Amino acid sequence: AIPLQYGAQYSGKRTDDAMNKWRSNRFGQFIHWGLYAIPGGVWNGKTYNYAAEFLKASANVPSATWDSLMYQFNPVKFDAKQWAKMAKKMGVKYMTITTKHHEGFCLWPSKYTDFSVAGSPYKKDILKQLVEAYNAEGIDVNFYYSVLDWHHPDWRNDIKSPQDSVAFKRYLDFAYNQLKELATNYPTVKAFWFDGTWDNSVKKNGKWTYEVEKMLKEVSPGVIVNSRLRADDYGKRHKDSNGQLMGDYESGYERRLPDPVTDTAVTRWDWEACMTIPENQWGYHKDWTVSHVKSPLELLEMLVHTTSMGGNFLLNFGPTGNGDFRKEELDIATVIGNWMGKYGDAIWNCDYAGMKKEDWGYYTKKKNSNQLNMVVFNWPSSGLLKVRTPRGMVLDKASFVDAKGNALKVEEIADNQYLIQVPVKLYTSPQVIQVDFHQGATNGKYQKAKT
Ligand SMILES: C[C@@H]1N[C@@H](C(=O)NCc2ccccc2)[C@H](O)[C@@H]1O
Repeated sequence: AIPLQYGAQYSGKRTDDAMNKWRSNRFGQFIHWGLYAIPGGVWNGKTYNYAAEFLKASANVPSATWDSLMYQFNPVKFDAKQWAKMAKKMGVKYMTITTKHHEGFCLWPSKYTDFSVAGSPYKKDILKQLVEAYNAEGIDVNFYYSVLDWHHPDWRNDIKSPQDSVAFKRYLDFAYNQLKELATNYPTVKAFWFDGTWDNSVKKNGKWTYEVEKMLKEVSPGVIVNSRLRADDYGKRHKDSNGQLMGDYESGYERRLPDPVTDTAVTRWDWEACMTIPENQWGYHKDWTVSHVKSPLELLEMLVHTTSMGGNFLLNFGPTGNGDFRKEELDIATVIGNWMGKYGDAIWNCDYAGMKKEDWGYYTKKKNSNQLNMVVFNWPSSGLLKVRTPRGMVLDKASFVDAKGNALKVEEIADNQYLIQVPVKLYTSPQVIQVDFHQGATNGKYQKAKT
């Protein structure tokens, strides 16, 4: 192995209470909110199709002009308790909020900059209200922080001169202080979600990324840090020069998911996928007709797919500049919430079942149980659900989660191969079948026939 000072600090999954809770949460609400929500992808009457939180770049807006949006930030409809109630109904167990996105505007009154809510007509601390309201609903809150900062004069994309080094050192001190401020002033925050760390300037400062992780864990013991923060001694990101994952979970899945057949390696570490409802909009965009908008069932399948591979699914919402949510997002929250209300037990505290992917859908397995969940998206016209079990796993009985009394026929047709008989019907949402199993030798009629 290559000797590293700023590489991975440990290997394998964390098994402490804080990480077990993070893992059991499974479903989270991402919220992107900032000055970009005011123009919403439209500048001087022109609609820009690229991600709305990049409008400053897409529309080539001069910094002074963009930053003056601060004087328009006054979300009169913002009601943290209402947001938290909606999230609770949707079935999320955690929420990740952008404390500062690439534009550099801070949703809390940071003492290290004037470019924050404190300088806006709104004045109040948005993070404080959200942390209190969501925690009151039993939902954990995590902080997103963009290291990339278009506003701060000392930000550099790369270090090309001694002057760059001096300036960027000032910037890294600023960011370090803000992060210490966040971890200190909002002690119930469970995790830090770093973004904007792809530039050479950050890759050349692996030591700083190591020191940030160390500081956060000293200030807030048990706090969780994503791999995207980290660069090692040689600028390698996410995984260090020895291939070891840095941080506490892998956060490379942005608007994409690992393949359930070819990417099962991800089940060996903790990971999270974050997902937009439109093709690529994180901040509020006025015009969602510019791309495909995912339906509730498309997003629900992604949640189940992610859980089935031992990952967390972070679904993004982009509130308007006024502090309310668009109808499409409210509808999605309702539909997914209805399903989670009935079948959330197949998601929360569930993990990878260690079984081969089948065409009908996904398996999840409740932690420390002999309960296997089959979440069926593609209902078989044959009325038969194929199940292949690992050696030594014997299926005992199966029933619809919402009809536990009616046992379904489970037939063992070969070694570790079963068919579960189900009615042939058209369903309008994924069905959940619960299967009880035990570890032992297969003893079906196939075995008897063989002996
Ligand atoms: C979680 C998302 N990450 C931010 C982002 O910039 N992602 C993609 C991207 C990365 C590098 C250059 C341009 C765009 C998006 O704005 C969201 O915050």
